[in-house]
Amino acid sequence: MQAFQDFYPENVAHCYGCGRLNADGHQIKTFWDGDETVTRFQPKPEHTAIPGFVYGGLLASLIDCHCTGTAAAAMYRAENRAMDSLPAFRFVTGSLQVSYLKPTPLGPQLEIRGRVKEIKGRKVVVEATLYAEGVATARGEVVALQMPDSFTA
Ligand SMILES: CCCCCCCCCC(=O)SCCNC(=O)CCNC(=O)[C@H](O)C(C)(C)COP(=O)(O)OP(=O)(O)OC[C@H]1O[C@@H](n2cnc3c(N)ncnc32)[C@H](O)[C@@H]1OP(=O)(O)O
Repeated sequence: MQAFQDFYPENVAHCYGCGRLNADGHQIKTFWDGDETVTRFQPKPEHTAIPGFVYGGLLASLIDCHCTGTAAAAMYRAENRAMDSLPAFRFVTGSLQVSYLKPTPLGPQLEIRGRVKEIKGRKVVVEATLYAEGVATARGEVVALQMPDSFTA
């Protein structure tokens, strides 16, 4: 099954969090699961904050790209269109808010689950919860905006 990020056109597939063409990036993969979206990610030892626990910046990055991917997929779904149809929806982060609820253990695979809170014009608000072994350890919200032309290099 293709992930949302597999549909990103080549010229915007280099994001550190989700670009499939960024060999040094996280290359997250997000899918629908009913009305929710899900990303699973295995942190590595270099993602340490305090020994035994995951660095919060990584968690923010996972929530960020999970939510921008969800925003794009939600817009296609709202228009009942396939993700490879045109015109393309491309989203960037307007704001990213993260709350760290509990220390996140380094070792288990993480699961991020997202839900669309609002679609309004060019804006999609997505909330996400990050779980380690079924325990919610971080929660976030992203305001995603359709990418302006100024991002085209
Ligand atoms: C397929 C592509 C995938 C590419 C990779 C995924 C990206 C990964 C995530 C990233 O790291 S993206 C990089 C970090 N983000 C940026 O650098 C964004 C820089 N900021 C901008 O380019 C513009 O400020 C932005 C596109 C976010 C907004 O400009 P707009 O001109 O589109 O916003 P506008 O003023 O028209 O406002 C539209 C709505 O969005 C809201 N809004 C705008 N900027 C906002 C903001 N910064 N935070 C929260 N809300 C914001 C605004 O209030 C308004 O809400 P309402 O319609 O309800 O009134």
